[in-house]
Amino acid sequence: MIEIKNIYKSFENKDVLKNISKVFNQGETNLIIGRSGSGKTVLLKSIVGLHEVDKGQILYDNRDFTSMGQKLRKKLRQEMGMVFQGGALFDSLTVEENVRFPLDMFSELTSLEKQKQVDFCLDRVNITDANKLYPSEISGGMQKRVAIARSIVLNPKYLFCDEPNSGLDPETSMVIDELIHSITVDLKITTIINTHDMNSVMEIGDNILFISDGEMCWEGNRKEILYSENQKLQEFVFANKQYQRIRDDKINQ
Ligand SMILES: Nc1ncnc2c1ncn2[C@@H]1O[C@H](COP(=O)(O)OP(=O)(O)OP(=O)(O)O)[C@@H](O)[C@H]1O
Repeated sequence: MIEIKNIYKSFENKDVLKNISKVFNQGETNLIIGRSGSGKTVLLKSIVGLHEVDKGQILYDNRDFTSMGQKLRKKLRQEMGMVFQGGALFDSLTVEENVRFPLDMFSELTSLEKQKQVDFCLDRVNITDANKLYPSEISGGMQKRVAIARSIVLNPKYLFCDEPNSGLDPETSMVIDELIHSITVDLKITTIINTHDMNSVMEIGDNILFISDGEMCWEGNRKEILYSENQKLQEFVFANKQYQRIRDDKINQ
């Protein structure tokens, strides 16, 4: 479980995050949603410590990340997996070398144990027969799956994904969403995903935080989102007419 309490963050004179509080649950896909520029990436980067917050607290299973020294933070970072935009695979490494990379950096496992863990993670994301290929030789969807395999290779307690579906077609996006969701449930991870993809919201939104202009505007789950009376949320959700129709159909049933 990750808890953020009264988070503030500004750059120069621009207040980007204003008093955000939220509990992100273990074993659930927690989504941060909002329009482009609303502060989602800054919030995610603040939670993982890539930005220092100006005020507020970030607690990882009650461990206060905000007041932690660098040594403890470094240790805690090893419990985090990250899938950032673009996948960020190393072009010069093969698929299996990419997945093994965090193990080479941070684990004391033998080479046989590493190979077993790499094979387990690639199998978990349904990648077979591509171990020796380079990222340029596989599709965008496969690259995403390799990035996910790499993000779970150290058995993280926490998983962060920034727009995991960017650049993917709707069908592949759904595969990636389902994959992240099932990994989250099976491995009991606390997963936080940034997205502005309403399809993802409706498929895997267990616990949703909607931010608007850096402020916390609404929280709930995918069942509640279509029926919320919150006006800013409605403008965001029903920008896609398909969801207006789904709601109207359900109301008229
Ligand atoms: N390092 C920075 N320095 C100054 N301003 C920044 C910095 N990073 C982000 N911002 C500003 O913070 C605001 C929120 O940006 P952020 O990237 O978090 O939005 P977002 O909701 O993730 O958008 P998108 O969905 O387009 O990725 C924007 O106005 C952006 O210009």
